[in-house]
Amino acid sequence: MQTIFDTLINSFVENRVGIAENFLSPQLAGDLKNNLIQLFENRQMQSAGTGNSEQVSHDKAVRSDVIYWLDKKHNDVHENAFFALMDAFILHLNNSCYTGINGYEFHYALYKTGSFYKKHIDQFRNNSSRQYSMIIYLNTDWVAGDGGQLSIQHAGQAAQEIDPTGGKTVFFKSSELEHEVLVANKPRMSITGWLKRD
Ligand SMILES: O=C(O)CCC(=O)C(=O)O
Ligand SMILES: [Fe+2]
Repeated sequence: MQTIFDTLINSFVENRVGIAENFLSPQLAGDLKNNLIQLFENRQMQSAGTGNSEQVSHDKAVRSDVIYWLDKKHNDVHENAFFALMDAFILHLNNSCYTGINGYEFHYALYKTGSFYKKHIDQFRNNSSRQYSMIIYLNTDWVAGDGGQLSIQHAGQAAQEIDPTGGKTVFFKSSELEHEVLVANKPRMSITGWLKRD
C-alpha cells in the first residue's frame, strides 16, 4: 500500500499535481461506484454549492454536479474501507512530509451529461483548513471524446488536462492551483475530498 501512497506523493512533489492510477483497488472503486449509482437512483444526491456551510450558494452557472457526503455514521462497509485507506494514507503523509493533517471530508460527485465546474480554488476565503484536494475517479470506460477533463492551471504554462479515468487519483494543494471541470459528455463519477488541518 505504501508504494501507491509514495507514487501519489512523489508525483505531487515533482509536479505539484500528484497522480496515481489504481489508488483504490478495482474492487473498492466498483463498490463505491455502485453506492453512488444507488444514491442517485434513490434521489439522495443534491446539487452542490460553493462556499462553506455558513456561506453556501447554489449557482448552476458555476457548478452543476450533484453530491453526497460520505460519513462513518452510515456504517457502510465500502465507505468504511475507503476511510480506512485514507487514514493509512494520512498517517503515511504526516510521517513522511510533516503535513499535520488531522481531518478530512469526502463526497461522491456525479456530473450528469452537460455538467461542469468553472474555474475555482478549493480553499475557502474565510477558512483555510482545507490543505490538500483529492479526487478519485470511478468511471470505468472513459474515452477522449467524453470530455469532463480536470483542467489545472499552472503559472505561465498551458493548462494540464487530466482525463477522469477509473481508479485514477489526483492530489494537489487546495490553496494554490486554480482548476475547472470541463463539460462532461456523459455521466462522470468521482469521490472528491479535502485533507484538513484545523
Ligand atoms: O472532479 C474533479 O475533477 C474536480 C472537482 C473539483 O474541483 C471540486 O469538487 O472542487
Ligand atoms: Fe475543486
